[in-house]
Amino acid sequence: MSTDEPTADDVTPDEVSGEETTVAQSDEPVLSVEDVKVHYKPGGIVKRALTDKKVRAVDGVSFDLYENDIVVLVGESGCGKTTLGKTAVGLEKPTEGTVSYRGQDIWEAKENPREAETEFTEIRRAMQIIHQDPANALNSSRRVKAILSDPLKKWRTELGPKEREDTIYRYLEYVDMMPPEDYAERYPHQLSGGEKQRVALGRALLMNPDVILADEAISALDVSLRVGMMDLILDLQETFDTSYVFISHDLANARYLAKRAGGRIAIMYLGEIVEIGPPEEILRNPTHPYTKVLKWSTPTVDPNLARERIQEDPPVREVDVPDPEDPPSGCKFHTRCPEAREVCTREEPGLYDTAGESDAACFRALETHEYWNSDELAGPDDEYGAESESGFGD
Ligand SMILES: Nc1ncnc2c1ncn2[C@@H]1O[C@H](COP(=O)(O)OP(=O)(O)OP(=O)(O)O)[C@@H](O)[C@H]1O
Repeated sequence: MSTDEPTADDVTPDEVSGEETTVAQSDEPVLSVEDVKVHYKPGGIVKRALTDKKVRAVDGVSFDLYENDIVVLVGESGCGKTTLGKTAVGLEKPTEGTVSYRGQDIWEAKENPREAETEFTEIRRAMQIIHQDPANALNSSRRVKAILSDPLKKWRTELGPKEREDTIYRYLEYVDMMPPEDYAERYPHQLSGGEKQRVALGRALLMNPDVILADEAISALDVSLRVGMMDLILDLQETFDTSYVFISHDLANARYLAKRAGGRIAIMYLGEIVEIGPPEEILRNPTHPYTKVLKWSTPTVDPNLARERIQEDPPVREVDVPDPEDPPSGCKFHTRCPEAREVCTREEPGLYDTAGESDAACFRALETHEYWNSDELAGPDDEYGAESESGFGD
């Protein structure tokens, strides 16, 4: 593993490159996600027609995003990060709940334009997305100049050809593509993966967005390039006053981003946010047992810690992730949770204030709750736990 790559426990605040940016956040959120659910019918056309089952990709999520804010969504594959991100920026319609941009319900704006205070096209411009694989997002048959001209022709109609060209060069400079005149003439296949991703970032910024959804925007890059790309995103966040919903499966990178931007990490499990808070709180003092599992599984460069971890069992009762079409009752994490008690099998926790600075969906955050008098679960093979031969039970 490259030492360039941040890990969960080796990056102290002082080691984070550049100064921590404590950005003054406004009181009014730019984006409000309120009790959002996105449920899909699973499978192909035939299965969809025949089944009543639903994949609960996002299942009751709320969070606010402020000016210059970053929320990094972290969780295992399939936990709903992309679906939540796309729903938050208006690319996916929620099955239930609302998503508002500066107080305007996005789907009301689309479906009832006469009633809307903010036009849907304006909301679309204000919310941009950078994908994991920029190669798919950039038209391979067009030069960088043409790719970057499109948003300007659509949104900056007052610009003539010369001003447009100057603007493109300026944005290429912003994303460190120098000399811009050279890069502007290239086709995507003449760019490295990192350069393609920077063109994608430049194109998103050309729209002067308020919010950028960055969906695993650095995971396809070489490990040695990831920190540079994160630094560039953070530097430009200050320049352009942009807020980010960042999606990552990597807690260490999430920490790096959220720490520098004064943002938050939101841990997702089976369609829900199970813990949300400042990165140091999430990493140093996690409350939710699932956050502890993610922290445990994040690589470390500390050889002693790495050796200890090899000898330890993971802090779960059961390794398999439940089927999102048939999630467990009560707390969805109870089948894997080493702290689960009987009440967790039947009652669903809300997001509670913890003793620290995070909110966590765990009864253990509450000093007084039935949980503390509830029977402990014996192990993964008992009547409450899922059947398992994993051997990770107690
Ligand atoms: N259009 C769809 N139709 C049916 N099911 C879907 C659809 N999109 C996503 N899902 C399901 O919803 C769940 C959440 O998917 P999502 O892609 O949001 O997760 P993720 O955390 O982003 O995963 P990854 O890290 O692998 O991208 C998964 O079970 C997925 O199979």
